[in-house]
Amino acid sequence: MPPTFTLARLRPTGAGQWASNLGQQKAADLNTRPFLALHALSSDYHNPGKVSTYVSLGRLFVVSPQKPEGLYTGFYCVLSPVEATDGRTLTVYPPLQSSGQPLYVHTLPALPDTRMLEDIVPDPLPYHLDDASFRVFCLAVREDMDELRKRRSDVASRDSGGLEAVQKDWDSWSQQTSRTKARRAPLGESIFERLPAIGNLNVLDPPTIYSELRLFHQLEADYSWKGVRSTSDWVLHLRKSIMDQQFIPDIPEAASGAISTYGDLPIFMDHLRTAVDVLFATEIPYDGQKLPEELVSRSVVRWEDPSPDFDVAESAYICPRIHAAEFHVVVFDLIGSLVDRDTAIFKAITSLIPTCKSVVSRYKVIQLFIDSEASRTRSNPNSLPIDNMRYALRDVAIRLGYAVDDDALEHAMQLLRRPLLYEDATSALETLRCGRALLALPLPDTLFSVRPDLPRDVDLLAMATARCDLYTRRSEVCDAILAHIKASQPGIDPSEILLVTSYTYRMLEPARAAGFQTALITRPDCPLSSIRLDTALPTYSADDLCALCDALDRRVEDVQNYKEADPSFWTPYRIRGLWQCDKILGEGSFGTIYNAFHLFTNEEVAIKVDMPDEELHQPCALPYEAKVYRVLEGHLGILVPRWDGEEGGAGVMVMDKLGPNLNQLRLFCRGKFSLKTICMLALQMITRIEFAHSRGIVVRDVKPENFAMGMDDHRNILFLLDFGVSKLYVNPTTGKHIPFRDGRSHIGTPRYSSFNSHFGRELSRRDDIEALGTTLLALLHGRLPWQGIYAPSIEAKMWRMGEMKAGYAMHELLSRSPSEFTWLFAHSRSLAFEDKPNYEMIRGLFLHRMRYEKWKNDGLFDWVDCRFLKKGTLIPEEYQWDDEVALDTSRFIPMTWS
Ligand SMILES: Nc1ncnc2c1ncn2[C@@H]1O[C@H](COP(=O)(O)OP(=O)(O)OP(=O)(O)O)[C@@H](O)[C@H]1O
Repeated sequence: MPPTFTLARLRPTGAGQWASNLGQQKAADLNTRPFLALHALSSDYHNPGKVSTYVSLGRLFVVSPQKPEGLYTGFYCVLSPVEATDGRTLTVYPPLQSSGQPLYVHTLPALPDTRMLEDIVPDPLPYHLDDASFRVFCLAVREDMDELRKRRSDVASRDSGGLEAVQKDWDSWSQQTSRTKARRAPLGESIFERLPAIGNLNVLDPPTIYSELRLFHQLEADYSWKGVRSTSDWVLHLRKSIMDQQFIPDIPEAASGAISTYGDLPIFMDHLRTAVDVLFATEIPYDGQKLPEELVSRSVVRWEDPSPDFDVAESAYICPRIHAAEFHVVVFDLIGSLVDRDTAIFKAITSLIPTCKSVVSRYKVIQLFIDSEASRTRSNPNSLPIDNMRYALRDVAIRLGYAVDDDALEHAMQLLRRPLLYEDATSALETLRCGRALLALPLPDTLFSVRPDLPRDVDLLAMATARCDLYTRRSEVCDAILAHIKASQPGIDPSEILLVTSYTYRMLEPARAAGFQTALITRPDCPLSSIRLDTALPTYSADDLCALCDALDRRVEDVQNYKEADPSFWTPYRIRGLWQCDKILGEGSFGTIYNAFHLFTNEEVAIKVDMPDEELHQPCALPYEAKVYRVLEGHLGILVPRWDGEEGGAGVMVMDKLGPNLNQLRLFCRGKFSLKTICMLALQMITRIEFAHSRGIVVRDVKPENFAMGMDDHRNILFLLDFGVSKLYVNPTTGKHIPFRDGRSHIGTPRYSSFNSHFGRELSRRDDIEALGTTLLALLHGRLPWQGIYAPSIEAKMWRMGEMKAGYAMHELLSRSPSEFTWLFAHSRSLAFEDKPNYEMIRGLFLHRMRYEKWKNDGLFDWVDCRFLKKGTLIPEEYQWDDEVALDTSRFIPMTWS
């Protein structure tokens, strides 16, 4: 079959495997230009002259006024309007004109002809090659295929080049994306469509197909990274709240006056003294050298179980539904199903603070109380529940800014201790009681503290375990219920017991595991029952007790379908029986950070879980990190861990949830921040670092990923996180600076760390300042010169990067950066090991630039206001095509195409 010329165009639909639907949305709006191509079947160019034995759609060979580039350089034939005489020139009839420019048929890469639009039968264009030219072309394709194979085998599999053998894990260590990874979702296969021959051939004017491909590649690169969805959600939420509330961003003044460092080195006093002493006495897990094995086994952190066994929901078991007449006992999980404790809490608090109704929502007030009560119970396991309730009332009042007197508190306690029944409770009890035993299960620990007015025949169950708090293995509660019932009805089967509850996590899971029938009451206005956890499906589910009675009267035959609808237990960890992890927020070398929510209050938190690595003999860094946090407590922009400890054999730290980190926001802003944003960020970053230094801590891992924006009221506050490799630079016993040492191994992240770190020098405050400068440069330029360089070993690479940071590469980088950076680096490099940096001067540099440019420190970062971003953000409406994407073409052409 003779080859034909045809028109085709890139077709966005189905092309991208973008992780984000934002990318899909943008791609769908993309109007791509048609291009001219030569269509040939592979059988034609593999065996010209022979009849094809299989049907193939063939390949499209691009015709373009530009020659192929990169890996494909030289892979073309010249299209000549006149008869060809030499090597790779093809003759086309009738002659093809393109504004007087020569045209090239690219022999490689060849694009798949997918004919995506089925209703369009592509008409070939009236042009064709003569037989001799076609033979030349086929030969050229085969030659170029061989050449390509050779070139590929010559190209190292690393982006950074180089052919020598490298150490294991070199690529991952160097944070390179491997080629295979980068090409995992190639643009190819189904992204071209052939068009009917209606277009005119002006399509051959540049920009060509390759420009379009670059745009596609850009789209894929921009929208495929992990976290794009959550970052854009965070940004959109932030912008909405700014619009809704006429929110005037509140950036804390950069003045350092509040931070007192008592001269050069901090002096530790009062409560700080204890925290610092504890930290000083703790072995630093990563201090520039591997811990000796005996120290690890002596254990900075003990872990008995190498595969941590966190508390997870019990495995699913569905009881076949049985008819109401077959229940002999109904057990009410009192609070939430029969008794309205929420209203009692709200009444108690409004009796203390009458005006709180207008200040905070009912939901928030109840949440505050429950959270405070739970944390009091948690932190004082031996305290009386009634005291915890009293303290929780006081906590809420203080949190809302009120002082309470003892009389008012006692009155509020009375209200709290006598909650009323829900409106539907009386009639439901009437229906359910006929001939059945009714039992009520108090909220754990509240048996003697909360005494609702229950009907006489409802038996309040006193649990055998004195305490039935959050940490009690919940199956024990069901064992206790069964034992209690069996005392009066020895032959009862668990399936004849119906447990009615509002809490999926607290009662549903253990009740199902125990074989009880279960009913979940999801009262729409009850905060606790609004927690939706897909870990356990109830046998019955109803909005209130009346609806439950109706459901019980209808026998459900279709048990099988019901079973199939049951998802298996997917939920990962549950920490301290209180925080349920649901998804991963981030992963680092020292742990995984999970998104989790508080099972009582639904409040979101972040949980860092650090599994000890037995094989590498690496201890958990988390207990150490938690101690650093204690030393740093009390500063805006530094998290306070809510709980830390060991659970299931792993180190765990529960902390407030933050928004995206600066690297995620940089990607959201399409690679770079504007200088205005850099200045605003720099002011906060230097203040955080100064604070850490003022508490005797040198951070040692300053990088974009370790700064994250806060949530809600703290959405403009930049937080410094990750103190796993931080270190006290002051010896609290002597009050002296730690001594200089040489020959240390590298600490921190090579891309951002100071040049001292590359040469094995002990790090001090000056190195944090230098790493801050490098971090800001990375955020400003999007890339640093030493990213992706090649060296045969990690040591060689470290050395090479150090040289670049100390030499020309840094010099060149600074020459194309604002002068503030030259000053910053000049200052950090002029500091001696023990010197205190001049934070005020560094802040002054960025403040001065802002004043000069007439920018306000108004919190309008690039992600809020993209006016200063040339390429816009990843929000589809703000996305601007990047005309400067001028990278090597071959990087954009997936290998699968040829
Ligand atoms: N409290 C938090 N809220 C939201 N996200 C967080 C929180 N803490 C950490 N993260 C996310 O998880 C990522 C990794 O966290 P972190 O730096 O603490 O882990 P790590 O194991 O110490 O990492 P590294 O390899 O940098 O040492 C952070 O960059 C951040 O995006």
